[in-house]
Amino acid sequence: MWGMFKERHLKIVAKCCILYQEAELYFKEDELKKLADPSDCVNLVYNHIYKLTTFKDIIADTQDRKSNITSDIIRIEGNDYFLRDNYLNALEKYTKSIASAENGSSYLALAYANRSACLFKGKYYKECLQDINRALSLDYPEKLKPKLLKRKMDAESQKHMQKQVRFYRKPPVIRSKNPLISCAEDSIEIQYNKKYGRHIIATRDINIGEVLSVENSFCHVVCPESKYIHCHECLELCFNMIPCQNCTGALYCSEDCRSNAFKGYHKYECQFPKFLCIDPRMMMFIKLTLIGMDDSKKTKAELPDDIHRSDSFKEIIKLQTHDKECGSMTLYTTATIASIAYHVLKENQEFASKYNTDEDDLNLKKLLFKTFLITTFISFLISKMFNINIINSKELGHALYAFTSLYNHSCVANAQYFHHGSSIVTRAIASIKKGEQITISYGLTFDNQSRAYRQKILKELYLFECDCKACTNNWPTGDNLPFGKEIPLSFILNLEPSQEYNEELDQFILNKCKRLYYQLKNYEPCQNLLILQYNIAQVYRHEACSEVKF
Ligand SMILES: C[S@@+](CC[C@H](N)C(=O)[O-])C[C@H]1O[C@@H](n2cnc3c(N)ncnc32)[C@H](O)[C@@H]1O
Repeated sequence: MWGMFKERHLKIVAKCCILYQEAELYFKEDELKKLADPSDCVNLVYNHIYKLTTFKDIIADTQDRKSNITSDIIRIEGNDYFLRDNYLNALEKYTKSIASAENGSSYLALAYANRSACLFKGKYYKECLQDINRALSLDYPEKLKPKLLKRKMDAESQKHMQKQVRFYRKPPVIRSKNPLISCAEDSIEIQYNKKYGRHIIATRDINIGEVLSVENSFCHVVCPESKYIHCHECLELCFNMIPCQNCTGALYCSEDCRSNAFKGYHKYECQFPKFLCIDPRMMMFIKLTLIGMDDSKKTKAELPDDIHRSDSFKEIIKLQTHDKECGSMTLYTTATIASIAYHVLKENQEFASKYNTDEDDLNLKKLLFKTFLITTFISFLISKMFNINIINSKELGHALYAFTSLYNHSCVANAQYFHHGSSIVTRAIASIKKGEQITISYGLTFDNQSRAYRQKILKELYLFECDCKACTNNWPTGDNLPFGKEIPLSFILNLEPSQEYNEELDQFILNKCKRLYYQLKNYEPCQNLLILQYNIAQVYRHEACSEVKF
């Protein structure tokens, strides 16, 4: 669920350690731990680090500015790929070149024109024509125009053979709305107890495959590895994005997305130092803080407290239940990063004039601290779990969900989530009895990891001891499991990921797997039951997004 420890994450921690050493904050560790309010933690660390040269260097190391020279170098790299018929890599380079080119320049025109050649090769004629028109509306060199106009004519004549670019499919609609949870079916409810905190319970028997909740993200960001083919604002796949006019880091699928982003939080994000842009979750926690600051100024209609609303900032903040239990390293890193973000936001004139009271200042420090912990531990990684030969294999983004985050973990989860773009659909992946807790996997499953490993990670990251049936009964892992009752394998082989999407075949497989599941469930734990569940999930994955090849 949470793709935590990446190289970029460790880079951030390393920088924080340097500041920690230089400010001799190890003398203050006990003091830091005793502070009750997160704003006091940020205060303490900020007051010790903001004068350090290292801190000043971090702040001064700003994002790359637009530069025609850089744009030209990247475009030439794209040409190399193009000549080797590697059109997807060429396209990503041309898009990067577009993001780097200065507004209105001939370099921008050249990059659009080169990208139109990739789009033509990929049979994306509509996008190709858009890029040609963009190039022609700019300062495109006269001597190159005849070739571009010829491509325009060819694309016009072939656009009836246009390929569709749509990665995500629409999520299903909720059939029987839950009166107390805005995004859920009425088959579930939220309960609370000391052992599990808030958790989700089935209010009736639920069949395998049933939809439990369909939730839009509260906030999301795109990952660096996907940012040249997925919109920064809506995450949809797009092969001919347009750049932010200020920075080189954000690209959009449409004018609407570009202007919505800028009217929203991108105007601040655009000016962040490099340090805050290393990890997409760093951008997300600041975005979340900005949403929280806006929220604090809104006069809100009194809403009934017992209704869970996915779009409520209050619900997101409630997700961080372990502020006080985190280790000193997490505490210190959080306070340091919050201090850096605090400084950057206070330096931003628009922000500083909007939030200028002492109360705002306190609220800002508190929110930065809390939202960093939330995005680090509770954000969902949106990844594309397909064949590596196709573009869908990269990590796409991170998103926060107020309700879906309430599903607790089990190493034998009875529910699974599927990303339809930034929306998330949770379905039963086993049959669930009335009164049973509904659980998802936090990335650890009994068949893949040993009990000892699962317990260790869950304790370290999520601070609980798992008591699922696999942990309690010490179930064996993958190959050591019995096969269970035999199942016919012929139809399962049809679900190889490289298979073209065939809705009819998928539905046939789904129905057969569901029927077999009920015949096998008394043999749990066994390999054949897992195969059936895997294949059912595979159909829902196909239903969530297509496999676009360039
Ligand atoms: C994303 S939250 C889930 C919702 C949480 N129960 C709440 O009250 O907000 C993750 C936290 O839930 C708790 N949790 C998740 N799965 C659990 C389980 N199987 N047993 C006990 N606690 C669990 C842990 O405290 C964990 O850090």
